[in-house]
Amino acid sequence: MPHLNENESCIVIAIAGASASGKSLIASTIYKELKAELGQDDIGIISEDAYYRDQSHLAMEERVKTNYDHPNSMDHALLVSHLKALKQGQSVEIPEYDYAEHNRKKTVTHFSPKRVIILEGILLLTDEKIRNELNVSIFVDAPLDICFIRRLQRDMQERGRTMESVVNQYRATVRPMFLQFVEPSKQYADIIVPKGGKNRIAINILKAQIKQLLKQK
Ligand SMILES: Nc1ncnc2c1ncn2[C@@H]1O[C@H](COP(=O)(O)OP(=O)(O)O)[C@@H](O)[C@H]1O
Ligand SMILES: Nc1ccn([C@@H]2O[C@H](COP(=O)(O)O)[C@@H](O)[C@H]2O)c(=O)n1
Repeated sequence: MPHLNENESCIVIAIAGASASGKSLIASTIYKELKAELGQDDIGIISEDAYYRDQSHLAMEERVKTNYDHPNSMDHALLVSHLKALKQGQSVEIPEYDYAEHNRKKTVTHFSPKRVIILEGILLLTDEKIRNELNVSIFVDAPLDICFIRRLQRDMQERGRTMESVVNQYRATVRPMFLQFVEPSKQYADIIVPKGGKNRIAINILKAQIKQLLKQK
């Protein structure tokens, strides 16, 4: 059931930055706090990671070799089509992702139109077609060594990885692709947020900006 009225439109905010820079934490903090004010059905989060390409046709030995930090690993066309559909008041079925399997799950999440959509993901600002759909673009800037330590802990605890695999992947693709694609996309951000996911002042400014945009719509 669409939650947008005919004369309401949707505000899309993208939060980009390095892996483990604090994107999800900022997105979930804004989501929880604004949900209380706007109502549960008026705000939602979409993770770019849900749009990693399906790899069911590949064996596990092949899937581990994929470069998950290159824009080609993402189905950005599907993400753009979902954003356009949501803006037109249509619901979408968002893929669910399994990091341990390096593949999409068989299940999807039903996502209905919202007044505010928060996107978060490393490569969002690298794609002009995604940038064209955004009302506000944010880049979370955190030192790479801090991001690496957080990623090591998170990937071992939550994503079924060994220390060796995290270190090898970081050297082979995560750091080089950050330097080639993610860091240069900072130029497209409206706001650069330092100090990662617990920057209270930045979160307050972002919430105020979202509320201001909602008033103007
Ligand atoms: N400023 C911060 N201080 C301490 N821990 C943080 C901070 N920002 C993020 N984290 C933690 O680092 C980990 C990665 O953050 P997350 O938001 O998931 O990163 P991303 O979505 O950018 O990959 C999480 O465990 C999160 O709680
Ligand atoms: N099968 C996969 C898919 C993605 N990754 C890594 O996830 C990172 C992006 O997610 P964040 O939550 O950290 O922003 C990206 O750097 C990929 O390397 C993976 O390891 N395996």
